[in-house]
Amino acid sequence: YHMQVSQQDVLDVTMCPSEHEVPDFAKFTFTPRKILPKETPCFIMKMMKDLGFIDTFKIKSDNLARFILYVRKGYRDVPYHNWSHAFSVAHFAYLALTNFQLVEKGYFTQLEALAYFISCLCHDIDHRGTTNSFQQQSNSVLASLYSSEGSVMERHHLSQTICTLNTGGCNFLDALSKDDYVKCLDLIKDMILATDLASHYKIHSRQLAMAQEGYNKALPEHRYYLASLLMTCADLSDQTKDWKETKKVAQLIYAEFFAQGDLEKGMGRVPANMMDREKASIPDHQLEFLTQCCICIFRILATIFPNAKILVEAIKQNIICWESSKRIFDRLCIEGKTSYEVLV
Ligand SMILES: Cc1nc2ccc(C(=O)N[C@]34C[C@H]5C[C@H](C[C@H](C5)C3)C4)cc2n2c(-c3ccccc3Cl)nnc12
Ligand SMILES: [Mg+2]
Ligand SMILES: [Zn+2]
Repeated sequence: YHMQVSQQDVLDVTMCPSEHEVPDFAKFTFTPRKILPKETPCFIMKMMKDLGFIDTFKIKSDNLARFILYVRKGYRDVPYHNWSHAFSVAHFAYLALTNFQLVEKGYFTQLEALAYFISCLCHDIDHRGTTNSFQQQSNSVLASLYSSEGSVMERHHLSQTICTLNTGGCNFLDALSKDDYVKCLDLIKDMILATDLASHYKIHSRQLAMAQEGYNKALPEHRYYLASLLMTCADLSDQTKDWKETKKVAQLIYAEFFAQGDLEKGMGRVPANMMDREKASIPDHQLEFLTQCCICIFRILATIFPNAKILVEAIKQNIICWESSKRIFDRLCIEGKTSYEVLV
């Protein structure tokens, strides 16, 4: 990391103005993407203060400020997997910790809560806007480093997180005991690796069984499944917001998918339909994703935390909106009136 973060930038973040209370900031209906990018570092500090991390772990604010600024620099300017995605995922972690009272009710220890919040903030550092399978296909450096273990991008995000912690003046965890520090990095590893959606599919049925049997805090595997579930929920939390937000986010995701598809065509490969701007039907693909994947995950969450039901309802609303947008799209296509981009 030769990229420098100036002392003034650090000072600005440590001296965050006593934030004007943003109404509804701690509600599930709040859309974190409305926070101005330049204010996001201060809001990360605020959330960590609210969550009690600063006091519990004796975190020095200039180290934390420097860490946050380096993490923000670590994200690239790609359509979706950028700093505002990281900020929105960390905001969901804050909502889950406060609204589900994860620590107060014994689901998480304070250390697990800290690891959860930090993992959400860092889970996509240095994302290039391309998928794990694209790393293999393009024989990227990351594939040569990590493809033997799988979850290529996630292993890179984890490595970048640890590198940032080891950057001078960034280790805000240095007041932790040796045991807690090692435990925290272990938790961050499990949590960031859990954001590989392919890994989620492998454990989904066990997470469902866990919720149906009844969550048991004493079981290590239940604690692992819950932490993984909460990571996936945070990563997909844009889908629990209002339609305007969900549609806007879908456009960003498909901007990345289609750019990858263009790259794959340029490499003489045939991209998956969802990556091919000529073949993809965004409403159909999103209906499949929301009904087969997204809503199932949040239904499991809602069996463990009843007040997560409003998140399931929000996804149902978005499914209805995608169905009506599909009907309009189909009718316009029949009339030969539009290419898909126009509609979305
Ligand atoms: C709205 C929305 N739609 C999404 C539609 C599809 C996929 C997606 O990766 N599908 C899969 C489908 C199978 C099995 C694995 C590996 C590949 C083959 C590709 C997953 C992700 C989607 N996604 C994400 C998201 C979450 C985590 C990482 C990356 C992303 Cl982009 N966040 N929001 C959304
Ligand atoms: Mg990711
Ligand atoms: Zn993500």
